[in-house]
Amino acid sequence: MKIAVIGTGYVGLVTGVALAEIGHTVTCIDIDSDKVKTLNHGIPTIYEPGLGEMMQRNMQNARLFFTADYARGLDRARVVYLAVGTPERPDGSANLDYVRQAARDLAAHISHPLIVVIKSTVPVGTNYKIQRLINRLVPEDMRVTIASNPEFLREGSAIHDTFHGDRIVIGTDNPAAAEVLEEINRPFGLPILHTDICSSEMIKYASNAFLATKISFINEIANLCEKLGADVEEVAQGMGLDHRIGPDFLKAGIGYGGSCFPKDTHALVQLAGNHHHDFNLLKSVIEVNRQQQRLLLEKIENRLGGDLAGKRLAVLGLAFKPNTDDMRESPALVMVPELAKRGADLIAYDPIASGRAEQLLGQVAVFTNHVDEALREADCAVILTDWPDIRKMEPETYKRLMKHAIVFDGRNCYSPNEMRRAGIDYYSIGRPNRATEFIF
Ligand SMILES: NC(=O)C1=CN([C@@H]2O[C@H](COP(=O)(O)OP(=O)(O)OC[C@H]3O[C@@H](n4cnc5c(N)ncnc54)[C@H](O)[C@@H]3O)[C@@H](O)[C@H]2O)C=CC1
Ligand SMILES: O=C(O)[C@H]1O[C@H](OP(=O)(O)OP(=O)(O)OC[C@H]2O[C@@H](n3ccc(=O)[nH]c3=O)[C@H](O)[C@@H]2O)[C@H](O)[C@@H](O)[C@@H]1O
Repeated sequence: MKIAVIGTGYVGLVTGVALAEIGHTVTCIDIDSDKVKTLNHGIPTIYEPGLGEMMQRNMQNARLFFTADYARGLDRARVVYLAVGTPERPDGSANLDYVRQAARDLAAHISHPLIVVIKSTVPVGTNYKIQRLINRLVPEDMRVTIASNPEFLREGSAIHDTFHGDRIVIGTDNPAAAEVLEEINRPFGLPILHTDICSSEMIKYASNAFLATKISFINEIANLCEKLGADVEEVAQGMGLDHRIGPDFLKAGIGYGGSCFPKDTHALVQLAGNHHHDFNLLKSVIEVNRQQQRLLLEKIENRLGGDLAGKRLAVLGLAFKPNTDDMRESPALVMVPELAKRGADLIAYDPIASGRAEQLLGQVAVFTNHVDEALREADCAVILTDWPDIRKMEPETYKRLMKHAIVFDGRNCYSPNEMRRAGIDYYSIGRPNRATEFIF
């Protein structure tokens, strides 16, 4: 089927590539002509494992095209996906300007009736509003049908998630559109859930809010574990064995970041508030997440003192999670300036995101792509992202390279016992630093 995808960011690009891979002919449209130029050279504009090869293969097979020209992109397309950003407004609500603009751009170039699929994460009711917006701008015989098809992929495993996800949700009031979308998605071989439009929009927010809740819950348990001498990793394992709870998203740490959990939890609180519902539970989830960064800073201050002047601190990991170059809402964006404010000389390492991080934090830290360079002669290391190469590092490496082997681990990358045995002064999240018998 001939499909157009508007927006070639993390979601639009992966969606376009995946739809081409299962046999559709896809044209991705983006207003950013530099991005389009890069993509047309076969170079992915984001770091995502497995994306580049799949993209190049489908371009070579003439199933995948990129353009900044709407008329070309929409030519003979039966279905158009909207995958533009919905960032956070200062009041926490979702900014729908990009979605509205893309809808207007689309309306200006429609030459035949289409199914418009909103993949962007949008507040409940937005699909109806966008359908009305487009249909007001086009002649009666060009009216579009709208469908909600939220995206559940995770950055860093986007290709895997697209082909091995748990479900595809299709929300539309139009049975013919539901059938077309079912036909498009059938080759993925994943369970397909058909719902009404509002429920589909809500499934996306509720899912992200629930996952964020799991993380804040385990982080609160971790904070309690530290006080009581329990080990949160063992607690999470024990909880996760109960199939009603499940083992995923129970990894305690410095809190969630990224382009979605923070903005989507805020947007849901706002949406609830607009309808006179005080979403207290979710507000607490957000507050606990904010506190996790404070708590790590407090640990560092308790150990090193509030004045870090003259101390060389190595920050390991800058992206909001491993296997992505995405810095949006990364804990590093708070932690690095806070540590700099306390006078530390900061050298920050990330295997992929150093360049992007430097653009954002270049004033307050020096950046490197080599972990050894960051650790050499450091007084202390602070781990913010659990990249595989950081996880795999031997305790001995810290001991060998650092001036003082003091490590604050915001992602619980290592066994506390092994670190201590190697002579490292090691602080992690939710794992006791003292023998329990001293606590009681
Ligand atoms: N990043 C992620 O992992 C996930 C994101 N989502 C949702 O998907 C949506 C898109 O997110 P990202 O891909 O991260 O955004 P992004 O910011 O990476 O990409 C958006 C793209 O849209 C383009 N664009 C903006 N206005 C346009 C217009 N009028 N016409 C054509 N192109 C236009 C931009 O140039 C940019 O390339 C958001 O609603 C987000 O919440 C959902 C699931 C996962
Ligand atoms: O709407 C979205 O954009 C996406 O948001 C998340 O995906 P993503 O943000 O890419 O990454 P996650 O793996 O969910 O991690 C988010 C944050 O939570 C943190 N996290 C995750 C899991 C965990 O157990 N503990 C934890 O602290 C990660 O370090 C990261 O900072 C969801 O997992 C996706 O299903 C969703 O499509």
